[in-house]
Amino acid sequence: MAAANGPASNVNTSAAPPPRPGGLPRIQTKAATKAAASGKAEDVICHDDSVPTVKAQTIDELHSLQKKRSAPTTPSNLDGALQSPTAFSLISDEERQRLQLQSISASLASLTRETGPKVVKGDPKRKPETPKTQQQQQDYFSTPAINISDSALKFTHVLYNLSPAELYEQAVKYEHGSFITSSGALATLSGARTGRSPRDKRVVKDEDTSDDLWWGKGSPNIEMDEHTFLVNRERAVDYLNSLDKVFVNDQFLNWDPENRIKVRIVSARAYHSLFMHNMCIRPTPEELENFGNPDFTIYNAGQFPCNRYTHYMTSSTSIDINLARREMVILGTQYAGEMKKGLFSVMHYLMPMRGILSLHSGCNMGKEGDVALFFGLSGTGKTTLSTDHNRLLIGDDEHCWSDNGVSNIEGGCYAKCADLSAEKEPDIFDAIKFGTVLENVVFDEHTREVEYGDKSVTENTRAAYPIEYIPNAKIPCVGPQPKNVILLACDAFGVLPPVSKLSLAQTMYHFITGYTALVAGTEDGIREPQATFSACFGAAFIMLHPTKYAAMLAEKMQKYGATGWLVNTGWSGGRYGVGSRIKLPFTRRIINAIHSGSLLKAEYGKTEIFGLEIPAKVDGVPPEILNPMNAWENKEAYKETLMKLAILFKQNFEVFAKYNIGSDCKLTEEILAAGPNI
Ligand SMILES: Nc1ncnc2c1ncn2[C@@H]1O[C@H](COP(=O)(O)OP(=O)(O)OP(=O)(O)O)[C@@H](O)[C@H]1O
Ligand SMILES: O=C([O-])CC(=O)C(=O)O
Ligand SMILES: [Ca+2]
Ligand SMILES: [Mn+2]
Repeated sequence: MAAANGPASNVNTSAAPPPRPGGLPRIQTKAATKAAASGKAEDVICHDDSVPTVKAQTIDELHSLQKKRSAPTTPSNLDGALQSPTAFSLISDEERQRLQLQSISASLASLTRETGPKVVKGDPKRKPETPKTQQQQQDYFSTPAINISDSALKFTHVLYNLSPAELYEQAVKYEHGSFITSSGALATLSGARTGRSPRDKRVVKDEDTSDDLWWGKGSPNIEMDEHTFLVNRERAVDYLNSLDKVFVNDQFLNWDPENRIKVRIVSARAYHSLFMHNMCIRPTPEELENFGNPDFTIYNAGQFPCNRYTHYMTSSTSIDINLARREMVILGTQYAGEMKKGLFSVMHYLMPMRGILSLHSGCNMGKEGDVALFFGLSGTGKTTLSTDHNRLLIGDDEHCWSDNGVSNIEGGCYAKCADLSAEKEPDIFDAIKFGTVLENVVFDEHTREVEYGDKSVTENTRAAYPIEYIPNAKIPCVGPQPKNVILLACDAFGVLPPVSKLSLAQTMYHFITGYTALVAGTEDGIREPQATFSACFGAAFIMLHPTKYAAMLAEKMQKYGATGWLVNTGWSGGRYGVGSRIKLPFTRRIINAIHSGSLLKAEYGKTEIFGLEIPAKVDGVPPEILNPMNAWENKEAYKETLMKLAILFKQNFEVFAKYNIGSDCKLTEEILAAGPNI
């Protein structure tokens, strides 16, 4: 009821009746006016019908009005069915739902039992809506209200391809450390692991893979036997089935329709489901209805560790790939990048078998259709430089190069966020909005404003967003044959030129070498730069011997006449601690000159030791930085550092010296000669 001492004067207009002593004026309704006029006492009831009332009798009914069912997407008429005569489109909605649940149950089946778990769709915490069909009624009434440890008696609740909004609600309600930031992104924590764990990756070695894959020194593929894989698979599946709900994503990889792969991701967290929703290609509702069974399945048990008494386990984390079973198991890490890069490894096996080259590269296209690839190890600028306001973004990290041209493997981008700013990287900054997953960032407790400069949780803070969040994304993410192949290195030694033009042999040499040098840590003052060599700029993800990919790259570059470039996005004027990182606007101008073709026409000189061709002039770039020797004050220190790096290159390449690249011995010899000359 109205408070006796309320600010009555505020509502006291001249038309209103005078205030009653000690209270607000009586609200004048039409009924009251009519009743007052007619003088009938029973009509003088104080009620306000000037606003329409809701069309519901109860609160529950009101809530049921709020949520509208998604419209069915499959045309139910015969015409529609005949247009796409797939098995699925000819069946009823109920039958399709049943097959879908059957497929999910089969995915979650323990291999030691005859049948999969009983699965139902929906959040176990939510009161199900009144069941409509007989099947739904059965499911509804046989769902036990309490959790029973015996999985045979328990239902597994499946949250299937939820929307970002639904996943936000799940994350915020049930996952510690999940918050909505001021720009609308979902900030979350990945737990103890904030990066990938390459030493915990295992690949099943069987009859086929023992011959096909690259094993041994330098290879990322650490072997595991089939039985141990099954032990870990069982552990993950049992864990997932013991939860009161699991998330299931059915999505695609590869925008090339002829080489599209269907993937299913079963995970324990809304964070993981939203991450993959953003990173894989999102099926249309029609494609989802016709999804059927996946080509590859990930079981992500997240925080649940592997058993350290299990053979081959060296920590509580294990990421296991079984190519024959087309499955991957993740135990003991919640870092979502394991799923993304695990699938990338799988593509590095599947695609070359079809003559398609898989690439750890970014890719964009000019308005005239000129495509550039950006290779480089983590943190060298693939995402930053392929996200270019003046060009169409095809993808930032994983691509395929086939005779049809290039295609992105993914449906999203995964950008580094450390020191991100709207000025330097506007498109990435603006992509961090509703739907984007923000990993391990620090934000203001009250305003939820993200502080990208704060690396208290980790240096590897990340944003995962759907590619269409970049305004000039090229959808579908495919393009014609590449014109430029740009190899990025962040050289913390500061001796590589900001840009050099490469011969085909040099491109192959630097591609196989896969160099970058980062600084181990920046917290406690100056540290030594650490040279990293990673074959094909992605040794952690390749499955075959590096020379196989190199041969394919050489063949494609030759066939389509692409030019190779080496771009140093790292230090200039001295090594880390003495010089400084090349300004991003300068690197962008260099890249622009490559795209426009103007750099191809520049005058070139050759550097000592590395024999790199460097331009005398690039528009908008200080000429003194183009030759690193000129940028260093201490020339002796430059020569010493250059020699040091050259020796590291030589040592790294020794293992490849005994391999032939492709069928052409001449190319192999040329490649060997294309390295530093000391
Ligand atoms: N001259 C420069 N060129 C490119 N990037 C630079 C430069 N100077 C600083 N940077 C910073 O370096 C980082 C490059 O990271 P980016 O996300 O592009 O790496 P990436 O190659 O995509 O790695 P990953 O494979 O791990 O995703 C960004 O934070 C960017 O702001
Ligand atoms: O995989 C990751 O976590 C980050 C990444 O893109 C890379 O390392 O190339
Ligand atoms: Ca990236
Ligand atoms: Mn990457």
